[in-house]
Amino acid sequence: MATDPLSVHVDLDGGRDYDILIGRGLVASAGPRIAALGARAAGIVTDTNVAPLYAEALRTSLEGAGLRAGIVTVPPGEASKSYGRFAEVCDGLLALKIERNDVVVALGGGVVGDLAGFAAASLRRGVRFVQVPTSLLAQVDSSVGGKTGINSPLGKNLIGAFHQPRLVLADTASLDTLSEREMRAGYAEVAKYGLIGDEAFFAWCEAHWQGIFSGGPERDEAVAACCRAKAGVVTRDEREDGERALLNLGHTFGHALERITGYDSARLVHGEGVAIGLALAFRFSARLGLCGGQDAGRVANHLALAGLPTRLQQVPGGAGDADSLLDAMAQDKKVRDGALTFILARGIGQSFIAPGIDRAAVKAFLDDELAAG
Ligand SMILES: NC(=O)c1ccc[n+]([C@@H]2O[C@H](COP(=O)([O-])OP(=O)(O)OC[C@H]3O[C@@H](n4cnc5c(N)ncnc54)[C@H](O)[C@@H]3O)[C@@H](O)[C@H]2O)c1
Ligand SMILES: O=C(O)C(=O)C[C@@H](O)[C@H](O)[C@H](O)COP(=O)(O)O
Ligand SMILES: [Zn+2]
Repeated sequence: MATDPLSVHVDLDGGRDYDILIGRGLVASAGPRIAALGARAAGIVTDTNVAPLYAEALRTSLEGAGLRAGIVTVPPGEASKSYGRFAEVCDGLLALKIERNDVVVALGGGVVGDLAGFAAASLRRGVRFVQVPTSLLAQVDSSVGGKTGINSPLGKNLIGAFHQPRLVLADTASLDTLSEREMRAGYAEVAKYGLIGDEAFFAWCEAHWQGIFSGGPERDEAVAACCRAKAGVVTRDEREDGERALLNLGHTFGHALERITGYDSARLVHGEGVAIGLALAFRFSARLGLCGGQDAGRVANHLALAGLPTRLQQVPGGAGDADSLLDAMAQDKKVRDGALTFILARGIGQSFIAPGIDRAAVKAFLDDELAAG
């Protein structure tokens, strides 16, 4: 049943501020909201899992609001964030004659959002885009904040642009068709928001995570809480000159694992890499004497209870050795003057940016983690 959506505002300069609407039924009612942006045509970018579920409803709604609408489809999974698929999406949108004043609509998870957003940033040197996220991960994180891009064989998200959406429509009913595995993966980013700066939210997650999974009122509340947290960070530090790097908690390790597993979603998806990365970031913090071992244990226990991996040994096909993980981390966008930057923690909800981390200390930690049973 559709109810009035929750609304979160992202405050940005230059008339680039936008709303995130969160609620059930937003795909079917997207047309008038997108038409209000003033476009005449919409290029919907989606994947072959999401297309049969939601693309026609979205197209019908757009056409009902007077927009010409076409669909460009890519295969599902992380491998679609590639140079080849990027070219296909750009050419598909050009074939639809999407003009400068039109709009690209990303309908799907974070893969589609990052890929379509980068295509929108590049097409005719920039057209507007709207995010219609349909995975938990995309609703709580990737649809907000304007990071768009693709992967290189050399590293995760290394090619991209900052390009903010004009509107985000998070239809939480669409999560009813999401697989358990992808729900869990998205939940890693939900927990991340508590771990970064809000212990009370992490404790709320510990008490309410099952309601998020089952589609209770906790789901919309969690999406809104994460979007509010991210909107605040993005408003204060849009281009990651400082504070925004905190949103990378768990990602230095996680992105390295995604590269090592060849962006193969059958082996590891982003949220699973983040879950292992969160657990590693807290165990590394404990090893450095920054936080207590009980905090690291509490983080790993909760993620494991929600069905997420927390150890390198849980990567199907293996996580490689410490040197290959360090090589992958060397491409991290937070590297400065060749030195690694990690997001570490003094406790739950007390994360901080730690530049200049010694490679030997990371190697010793990874060697021990890989050797642990
Ligand atoms: N730009 C950012 O700020 C940001 C933030 C976090 C993550 N990301 C990126 O997001 C990507 C991960 O996103 P994801 O976890 O959504 O992965 P995804 O886009 O691959 O979606 C997960 C899977 O669920 C399917 N799916 C999506 N919605 C569905 C629905 N409603 N019903 C049934 N199936 C559905 C998809 O087809 C896919 O197979 C990664 O590439 C990551 O780097 C970007
Ligand atoms: O929005 C951000 O900033 C984030 O770091 C959110 C992350 O969850 C996300 O995975 C992001 O794509 C990582 O960014 P990157 O700059 O490390 O590629
Ligand atoms: Zn992420």
